[in-house]
Amino acid sequence: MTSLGNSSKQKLLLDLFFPGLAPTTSSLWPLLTDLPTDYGGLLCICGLLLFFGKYASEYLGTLLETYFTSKIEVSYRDEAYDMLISWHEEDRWKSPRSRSKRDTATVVIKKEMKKMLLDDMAEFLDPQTRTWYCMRSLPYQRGYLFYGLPGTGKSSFSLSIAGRFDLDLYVLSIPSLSDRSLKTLFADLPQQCIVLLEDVDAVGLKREQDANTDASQGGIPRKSANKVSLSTLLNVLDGIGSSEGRVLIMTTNHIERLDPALIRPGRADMKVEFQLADRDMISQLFFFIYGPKPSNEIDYNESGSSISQGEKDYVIQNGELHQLAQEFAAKIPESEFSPAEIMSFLLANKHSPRRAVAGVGDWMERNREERKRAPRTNSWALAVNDEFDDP
Ligand SMILES: Nc1ncnc2c1ncn2[C@@H]1O[C@H](COP(=O)(O)OP(=O)(O)OP(=O)(O)O)[C@@H](O)[C@H]1O
Repeated sequence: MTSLGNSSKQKLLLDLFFPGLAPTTSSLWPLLTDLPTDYGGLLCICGLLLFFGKYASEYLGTLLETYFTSKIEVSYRDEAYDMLISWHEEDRWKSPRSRSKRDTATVVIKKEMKKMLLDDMAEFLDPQTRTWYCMRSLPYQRGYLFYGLPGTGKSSFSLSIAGRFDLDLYVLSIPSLSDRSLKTLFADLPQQCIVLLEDVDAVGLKREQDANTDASQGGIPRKSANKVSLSTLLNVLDGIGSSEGRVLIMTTNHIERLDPALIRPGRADMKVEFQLADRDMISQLFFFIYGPKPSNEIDYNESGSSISQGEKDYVIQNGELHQLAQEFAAKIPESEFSPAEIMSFLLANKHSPRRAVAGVGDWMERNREERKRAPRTNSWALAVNDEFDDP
């Protein structure tokens, strides 16, 4: 009698807190009647419920996550140090990757040219300029053509500009695009960004009427069926829907192959030649590699003192650097080697400026020999999806 009374009290309690549970679990109650304590049955039921409930909710959660949700990767970036770069895969932009900004000071080009470019871009991005364009109903866009031999810094400078002006960079490699993918990718561009159009000479640039002539004269490679045509490229560049505030940078190693229509003002407002290294650039590169580090980048060993880089530190502290830079620059003929070539030699000797000066003669000879065997022809930096591998 007592046990029956207890059991019904417990059911009442259960119904109070979990309505409907008592009838559902009624088949279990007879099994729990012999328990030593009055509320043992209730505790057992609740324990079982908690135990199985935990697994059931985890299982349901996984099911929901798998079938009813989608994941997006949110790239984290530190606004002060990082920028976002997007590459494309066929006709869609891959999720942007954050990359540390490259200081424009680390790209060695002629000083006047750098200043002119940076001033022009700063002026274009000034909010007052935007209003000015808007009041005159002009498309608020600016285009640049960077041309020159491989390894002269065209891609690196584009990257550093994007970082300097806090703009995201969208990189398109023309050889890997078709008409369709180019249209789709351009349609998906945001407002205010830099679009880097690499290797524009790979566009099927010659107009239809020129094609036959070129074929007979063994000239420029022909447009193939799945490559970007000039008319499509011009259309996307001028398109009504093209994004406001867009900065377009086109790069090429072969300006002579470009159709004048592509590089007329309005599409390429400034055409800038990136050149092989002259004396000033060579000594700037030398200073860049061997100059003192910015103070926040000093390495410390366990004892807390600055890690010595031996000869390099000695040269800097004793004011020998300037003299070595001049010696180094005097040994290399102007306009024979690209900044990339010189940079890679200096990096191979990064702890020993004296060894660099002593070894540069042999290095030039080896380079000339190599060039005879494989003449410098084409871009090495940005093949399809090849990202900027800066030192
Ligand atoms: N002017 C420069 N100053 C500093 N580094 C440079 C310069 N030019 C090239 N480099 C270095 O050489 C490498 C290749 O440079 P980059 O890709 O910018 O050249 P590019 O002119 O775009 O070549 P390509 O025409 O082959 O695409 C990079 O690692 C870059 O750091």
